[in-house]
Amino acid sequence: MDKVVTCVAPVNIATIKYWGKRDEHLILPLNDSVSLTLDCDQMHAKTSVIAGPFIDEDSVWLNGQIMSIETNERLKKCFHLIRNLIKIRKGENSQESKWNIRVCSENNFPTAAGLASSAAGYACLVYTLANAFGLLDEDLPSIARQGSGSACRSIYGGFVHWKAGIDELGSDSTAIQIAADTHWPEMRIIILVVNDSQKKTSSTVGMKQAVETSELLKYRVQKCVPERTKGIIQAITDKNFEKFAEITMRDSNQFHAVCLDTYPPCVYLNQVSHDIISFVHDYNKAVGKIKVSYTFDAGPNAFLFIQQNDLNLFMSELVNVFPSEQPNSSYLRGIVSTLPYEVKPFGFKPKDKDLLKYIMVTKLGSGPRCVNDHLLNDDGTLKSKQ
Ligand SMILES: Nc1ncnc2c1ncn2[C@@H]1O[C@H](COP(=O)(O)OP(=O)(O)OP(=O)(O)O)[C@@H](O)[C@H]1O
Ligand SMILES: C[C@@](O)(CCOP(=O)(O)OP(=O)(O)O)CC(=O)O
Repeated sequence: MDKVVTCVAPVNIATIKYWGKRDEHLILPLNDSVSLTLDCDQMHAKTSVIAGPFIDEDSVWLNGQIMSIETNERLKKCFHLIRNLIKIRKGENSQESKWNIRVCSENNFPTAAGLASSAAGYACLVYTLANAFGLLDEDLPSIARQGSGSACRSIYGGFVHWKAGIDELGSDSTAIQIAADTHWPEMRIIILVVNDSQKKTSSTVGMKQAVETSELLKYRVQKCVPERTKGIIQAITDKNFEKFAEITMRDSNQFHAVCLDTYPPCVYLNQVSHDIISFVHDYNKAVGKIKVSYTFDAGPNAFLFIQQNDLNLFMSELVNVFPSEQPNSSYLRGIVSTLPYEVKPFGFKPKDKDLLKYIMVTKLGSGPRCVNDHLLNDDGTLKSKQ
């Protein structure tokens, strides 16, 4: 390989949450999950790869810092699985499987801040390595999964179903696309980044403790998730927003109930998160229809779903209720018209200023892709920033 290969990969947000593993080492989930893949234009991981006999050792740079591969089991596993795939495709003694690899990656949004950087990051790593070595095939979700479970869903665009599977070795635990982003182009995602300095329990640790101690998790896995997965796939297929939205909110609420049922409890939501939940329910009640829904991962930030036609009216009420001291363009980001929104349709009472850091509006995306804007030079050196 004498040229750098660079790809971008998206964040995905689950509407049916993955929470709990049946195998910690292989990263096999206890239950199915369903997610939406976001557009790379607003948020992405970007990864450049170069490999060859002229690279002296394996190395990974993330956001300008070198990462230790030796102490990072998941990173090591992804390198190992890619080299295995090279051997399977190109022969046990292929030279390419022996080459050292240099990786340089950057996220254009905060890393390790509850915005699913590990999903975008590992999907990008695996997708870029696969492109670099000509290995694009159906094994990619399984390899990305072993970097971070939710990463397997970022390999595809649109709406994605990660099937838990039952095989002990995980051969049937993989992600498939339910529908492309073009199936529901009106869908918008509003990310409310909550001002928060609290240190959270990582998803990996939180879900392990839930498997060990939560009774509610057992009921969720056996009864609720199978019914909801079926229901939400139907709602997506039919573009039935109200059904999609209700299942999404119920599943987020139950996931956080499981976190509280964990002993000792894991608390990811804060007061602002609860204010957002109340606001969404009040708004839907005022309109008389479910127009907007929320979901929360292992942190206080909210991910809201709404259709394009309803966006402007909702945004004017949202910025009224959650005002900011900052200039317009840094508070409102992504595909949204800027302040001021004159209309305050329902006149809800404004809360204190700056409860939110910023608001990002984005849409569905089509999944990872290759780009020409590299982070490495062809000799393997890091590109210097202008
Ligand atoms: N672009 C990337 N390339 C490779 N690895 C990455 C990349 N981005 C993030 N990671 C890995 O993911 C880790 C962050 O994962 P973590 O689960 O702590 O945060 P998050 O995914 O942003 O938040 P959450 O899982 O709560 O949504 C990083 O420390 C790094 O190991
Ligand atoms: C709450 C979640 O975001 C949990 C994501 O967990 P991770 O995929 O980050 O966990 P590991 O597999 O241990 O890396 C829900 C979801 O994305 O389905």
